[in-house]
Amino acid sequence: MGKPGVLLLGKIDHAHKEWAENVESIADVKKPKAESRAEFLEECKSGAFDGCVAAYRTFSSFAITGMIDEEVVAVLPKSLKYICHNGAGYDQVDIHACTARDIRVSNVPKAVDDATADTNMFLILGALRGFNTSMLALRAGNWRGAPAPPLGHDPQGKVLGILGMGGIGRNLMKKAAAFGMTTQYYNRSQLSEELSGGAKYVSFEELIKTSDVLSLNLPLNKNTRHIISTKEFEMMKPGVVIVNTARGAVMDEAALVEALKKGQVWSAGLDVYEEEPKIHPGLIDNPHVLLLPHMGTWTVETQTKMENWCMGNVKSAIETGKLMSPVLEQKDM
Ligand SMILES: O=CC(=O)O
Repeated sequence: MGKPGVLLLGKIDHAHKEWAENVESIADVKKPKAESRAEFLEECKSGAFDGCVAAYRTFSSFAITGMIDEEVVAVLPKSLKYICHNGAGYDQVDIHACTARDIRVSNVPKAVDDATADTNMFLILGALRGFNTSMLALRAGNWRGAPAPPLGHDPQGKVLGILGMGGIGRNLMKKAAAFGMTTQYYNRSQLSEELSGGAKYVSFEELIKTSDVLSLNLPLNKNTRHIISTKEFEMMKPGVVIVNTARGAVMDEAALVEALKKGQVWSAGLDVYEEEPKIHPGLIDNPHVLLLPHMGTWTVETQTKMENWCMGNVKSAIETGKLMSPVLEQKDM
């Protein structure tokens, strides 16, 4: 019998040696030729990937395949039993559609925590201090700008509200403590004293109403889409700062632009957007907000760790029939 197949959606950029040792040695790796979703669907139907047991996919492979939804799942080879996603957030994969076809999905937790929380802290500091306006003025040859930008705010003594206290949220809490911030959080369930590190567990409403800085660290799914919208902005402390390194669509971007205009929100620091790479013009035109193009895990060390973690899932699936880090929805399967 030949080796089992592995479908590579996207590419390996860093951990080449490990890919050769852990995957190529035990599997026959197949790469799609398709350059669009339509071509990918056709290629699947042609039987080109038959015999593949697992798929390794990257966030960027979305540009070719689009969502791994019912339509894609329906044409994946019958042999395919595992999809290993290289990323923490797996909103590009319809877990329900995968479960219905008995496909198990894994993601990459933990390896992303430090780099994403670092980015999150950078956005908190930059947005609180209002650095973006002066950085733009300097590059335009105007020093701080005229008039000079408003004075910023210190993190010390501010209440940081973390919405979603998973690995990234908890990592952020420790970093924020070093800057003198106190953390309160809302999560689907209250964490143990040890995990929460003494952060106060509050209701969603209290978090929204009483945080000086609100950080969005929850996954995107049908329950969290637009969890922050006009109604929530109206409840917030006037002058709140909002930071998002999770997924753009957990917040209603148009509502944020309005809340910034009205001054309900003092500033924002964003790494993610509703329709990446498109950004709401109301954000682009607002020099006060600090914007990054989804750089949360964009470091050599973290990207390498993530690739290794993801291929660990592929290897484990092939050798033991089990994923190391199955997604939450399939934990008990
Ligand atoms: O956005 C990055 C990730 O989900 O890992």
